[in-house]
Amino acid sequence: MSDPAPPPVLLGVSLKMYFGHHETLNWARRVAALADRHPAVTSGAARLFVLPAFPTLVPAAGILTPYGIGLGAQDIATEDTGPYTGEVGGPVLREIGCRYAEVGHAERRRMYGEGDTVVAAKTAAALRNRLTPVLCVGERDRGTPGEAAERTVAEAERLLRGLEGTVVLAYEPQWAIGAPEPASAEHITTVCGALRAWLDDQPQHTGSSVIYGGSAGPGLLTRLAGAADGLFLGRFAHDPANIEAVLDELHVPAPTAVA
Ligand SMILES: O=C[C@H](O)COP(=O)(O)O
Repeated sequence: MSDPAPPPVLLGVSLKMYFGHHETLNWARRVAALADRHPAVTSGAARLFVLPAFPTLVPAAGILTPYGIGLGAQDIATEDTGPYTGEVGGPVLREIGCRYAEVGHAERRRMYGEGDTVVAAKTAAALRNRLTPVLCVGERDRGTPGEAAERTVAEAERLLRGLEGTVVLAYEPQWAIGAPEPASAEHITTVCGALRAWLDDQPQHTGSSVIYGGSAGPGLLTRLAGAADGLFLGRFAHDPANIEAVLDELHVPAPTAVA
């Protein structure tokens, strides 16, 4: 019997607040066309998800989801409905086609004062609304891979305590976000390996993945050699040619020869 196909490599993109409205939709059309023709996507070797800004979610859903690209929000309210001016709740996100909600990004922690209590509540809100949380974890300052692994596993444990459901753990060392280069392959391998080992002992989070973000771009998947379940791309996905280059790195099964 042949081995079962490995799970797809997960490639997420957060557009943060970089693009205008039409710019986002034009970019989304190019990414949809890429997904439609690239063998890594059409063969199921890779799965894409995109997190655009809130106002573009509805039109982006129409462009991306027909091509199997998952849609998600960059944030989610802790509450589902009610007097929470400016917030967007999980039920609405789910209703408009989101399947993911990002929580705990370092920028929200640093600039908007979100701490562990809020991040854990947002993670719970996502799970409650059948959205997969893209839960960002990672150390603030550069240190040894071993220290980073210990700290990051403890963070994931703390944020997910008492929760149940499939999550995407996005390992983003804060010092590598917006940097010229990602963390080293050794660093990423150590931390993602520790997160993976921890998750493997958590049956309540079965089906979860560990992806790496922080100046990720072409070449990194190859250097990681399977140490992460995928990448969380930022700036380097602004040019769809870079997404294509990342997809090109994935092994695509050769088509069966016709006798
Ligand atoms: O959400 C994505 C990450 O923060 C990485 O962004 P970056 O690749 O621009 O550093």
